[in-house]
Formats: sequence, C-alpha cells, structure tokens
Amino acid sequence: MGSFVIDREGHEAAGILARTRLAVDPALRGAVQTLPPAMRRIAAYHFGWQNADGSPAAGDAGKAIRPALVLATVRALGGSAEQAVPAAAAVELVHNFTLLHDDVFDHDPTRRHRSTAWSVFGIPDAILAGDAMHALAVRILSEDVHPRAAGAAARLSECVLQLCEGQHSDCAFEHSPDVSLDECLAMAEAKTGALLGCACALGAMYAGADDEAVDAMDAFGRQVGLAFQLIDDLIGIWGDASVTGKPVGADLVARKKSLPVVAALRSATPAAQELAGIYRSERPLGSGEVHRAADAVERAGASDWAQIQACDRMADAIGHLSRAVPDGRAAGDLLALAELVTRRAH
Ligand SMILES: CC(C)=CCC/C(C)=C/CC/C(C)=C/COP(=O)(O)OP(=O)(O)O
Repeated sequence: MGSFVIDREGHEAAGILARTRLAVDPALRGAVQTLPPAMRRIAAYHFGWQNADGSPAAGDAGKAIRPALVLATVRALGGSAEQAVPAAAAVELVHNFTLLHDDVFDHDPTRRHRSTAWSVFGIPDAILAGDAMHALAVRILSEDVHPRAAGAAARLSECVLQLCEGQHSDCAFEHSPDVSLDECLAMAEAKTGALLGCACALGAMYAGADDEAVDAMDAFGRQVGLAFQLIDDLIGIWGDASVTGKPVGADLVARKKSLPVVAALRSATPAAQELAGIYRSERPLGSGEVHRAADAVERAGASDWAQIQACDRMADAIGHLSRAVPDGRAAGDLLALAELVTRRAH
C-alpha cells in the first residue's frame, strides 16, 4: 500500500449517512411519486414515508449505505456529488427492489421495525412494487444527462443479473446437502457484494474516472460487501431484534446456508455433527433447537471465522481503494463507511 495513510479526522459514518439521506431522498420521493397509485402506496410504505393506510409516517428508510458509497466515491475522486444523485438514487432503488422480493422469498414477517410489504399488501403487489422500483432505477439513469449515465445504466443492469444469480444460489443451497465455503462466498459476493461494488463503480464513473479506477472501486465495494454479508449473517444469528427490526434466528429456522453456518458445517468438530443433525430434521425448528444450532455454530469456531474473514475482506478492500484513491485524505469517508460495516449491530 506504500504511503497510503488515511485521514479519519472529521469522517464519521452516521453523519455521512444522514447527509446522504438528505441528498438522495428528494430524488427517491420524486421518482416514487410517478408510480401507478397501487405501487406508489407500497413503495412509500416500504420506505417508511407512509403507514399502510396512506397516512404520513417517519419510519426507518434503511441505512443508505449504498447511495452513501456512490456519493463518497464521487467526492473522493474529485467529482460533483450533486450531479451523481441520480446514480445514488438508482442504486438505492435497486437495493430496495431486491429487499421487497427477498422478503417474499423468505416469507419474512418484519423489516425495518414494521411488517413487510408482502405481509401487508399481499405477495403479487409486493413483487410488482419491487419490479416498479427496478424500472424507476433504469428510468432515472436513462433520463440523466450526465455523459456517463448510459454506461452506468449498463453496469447497473449487469449487477442486477449478478444479484439474481446470487439469490438463486442462496435459495438452491437451502436444499443442497453439500455446499462448500467457496461456493457460499461466491454466492455472498454475487448476492450482496455486487451491488456495493456497483455503487462504488458508478460513483467513480460519475467522477469521470478511467476504467482502471472504476474497476478498482468496484473491487473495493465488493470486498466491503462481502464483509457486510459476513456481519449480516452474524447479526442474523445473534443480533438484537429490537435493534435490527427483524426476527432473530430466522436464517436458522429456515435452515439457510449462511456463511457462518457453512463454515461450522465444514469444520471438523463435534459441533459440526450436531448442527448437521439439526439441519437434517424435516420438522420446523423450535426455539430450543434454534438456540442449540446457534450454540453449535459458536462452538465450531464459525463466529470467530466470520469476524476474521470480515477483517481480511476489509484489508483487501483498502488495498483496492489505495489504487483508485492514492490520496488517503480523500478516502476518509469511504473508509468510515467501510468500517461501519464491520462494527454495525443492524
Ligand atoms: C434479486 C434478489 C431478490 C436479490 C436479493 C439480494 C439480497 C436481498 C441480498 C441481501 C443484501 C443485504 C444484506 C441487505 C440488507 O441491507 P441493509 O442492511 O443495508 O438494508 P437497509 O437498507 O435496510 O439498511
């Protein structure tokens, strides 16, 4: 990494995320406003702007990590964050389209401290609202006059294909008795890393960066995304529901092959046998079994493994970042966002 010294002074993740919301929300609200009424209602509910009955609300709209990465990348590379707001909004719309669909796939009852859209409005309309958000993302970029907007739209579409592939693998692994750690890491990179990578790549494009810097920022975001998924999986097992806004242990109940679970199953430990036994049973898991499964993951050393993996991914990420943004002073916001990923509780 040579003389890459990061200046953390004045770079604080909570402030960066709050400023991102202020910058991007008007574009998101404006876009959602153009949806057909049925989809507009669901999107406004999903973003926490409205209650299910259409009355105004000030709910949790999500952390805004992906649009923050877009804007922080543009700034780090000397571009105009204001001009990149359409790209940030497009990435956030794609993220939220995948959440709407993912909640249907997983039959999750809650997200962001409230009932999921599908559980309130029904599965068909929740799927359509997700599709509509995807279409809005494409429309925002296709209407944007920035010289790199068309390239950004193409890159975002490639990314959506990777998200679909990752999501397919995630579902297929639930029924596969023999998933390797490498397969699971590739799934997580496609399902989660691809969009964080794309966010950074779009930021670099909007800053007018060359292909090498765009690819280096993509690689940075992907590694941050993998760290993000590793921590997400730990939070999914041991997180506090009052903080995450989602039921804890749902991945274990659904016998998901999350990264810590696969690491535990692949470990040569007695806990691996115990976990495999619990995962083999056909009946729905009771809370006792969920606790035993979580305990087995811990005893297999998979919680420590995931933490170490996340740190390794962060180290890789910083290496890629130093190639694209050699001036560590300019990289402060990006580093603060990346560090938030490994320190977060929700
Ligand atoms: C095609 C398809 C359906 C793909 C699904 C991909 C998918 C849902 C991946 C999970 C990514 C993830 C950890 C989301 C939580 O993000 P977050 O914690 O940043 O959420 P927030 O916006 O609520 O903060």
